[in-house]
Amino acid sequence: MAGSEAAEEKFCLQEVVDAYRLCLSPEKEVYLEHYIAGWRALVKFLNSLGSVFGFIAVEALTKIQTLVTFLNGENGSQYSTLQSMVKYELDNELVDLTTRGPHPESGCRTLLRLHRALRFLELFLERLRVSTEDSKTSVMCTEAYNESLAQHHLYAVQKVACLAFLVLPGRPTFFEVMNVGPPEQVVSMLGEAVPLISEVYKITEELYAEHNLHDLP
Ligand SMILES: CCCCCCCCCCCCC/C=C/[C@@H](O)[C@H](COP(=O)(O)O)NC(=O)CCCCCCCCCCCCCCC
Repeated sequence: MAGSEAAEEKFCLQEVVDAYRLCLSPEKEVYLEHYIAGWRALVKFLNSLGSVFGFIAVEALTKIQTLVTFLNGENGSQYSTLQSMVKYELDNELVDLTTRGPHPESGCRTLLRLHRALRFLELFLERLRVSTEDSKTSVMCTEAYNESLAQHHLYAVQKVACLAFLVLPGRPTFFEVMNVGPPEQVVSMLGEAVPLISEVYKITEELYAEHNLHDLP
């Protein structure tokens, strides 16, 4: 039914929390399946913000799709965790390490783009968590972006992103779209979400540092 499909597409912050909670194995490896699920939920959020954010949603979705193709492909079992993906792609020389060549869309470089965006998300959600009623989402978003993703984006992309931030809905709408309940409950759930996201971010950051993958073209 169209109604229930629409309900399925509705964003809920709980979905993000669940995905990142499921992300880590007991050995602190990061499951790609749940990493992707977290991003899928965030894309729903972006879509609910209106068409101005459509280009960002499309970009995130394109990256997600590349990873899904690997995960569902014939070597899918090698992509079950970020750790196994890195090992498999490096061992088999499937990553363009310094310049773009035969493997322009490796799992490692694709995930690196999402990983950088995850840092943005961590910084933004933490600002939102400690914000007050009169805080401006555009300011929180710009600050988080400048501290993270902006450093990896071309000047033109930065300009377009900053223009989009100006038309972000205000804090009350943001809190409503999260579908959690009254503001205190949103704040409390953000308090759950941020440490989970931080931990996944930190483990990925260390994995990429260990293998010298932070500058993949
Ligand atoms: C909170 C509102 C939304 C804020 C969104 C912030 C991110 C803004 C910048 C995105 C620009 C995307 C345009 C393309 C960028 C690409 O150049 C660039 C490099 O790719 P390439 O090396 O393959 O060429 N791509 C990327 O960096 C990937 C970016 C993916 C962006 C995803 C951002 C998602 C943020 C989700 C926020 C959700 C807030 C949730 C609140 C519960």
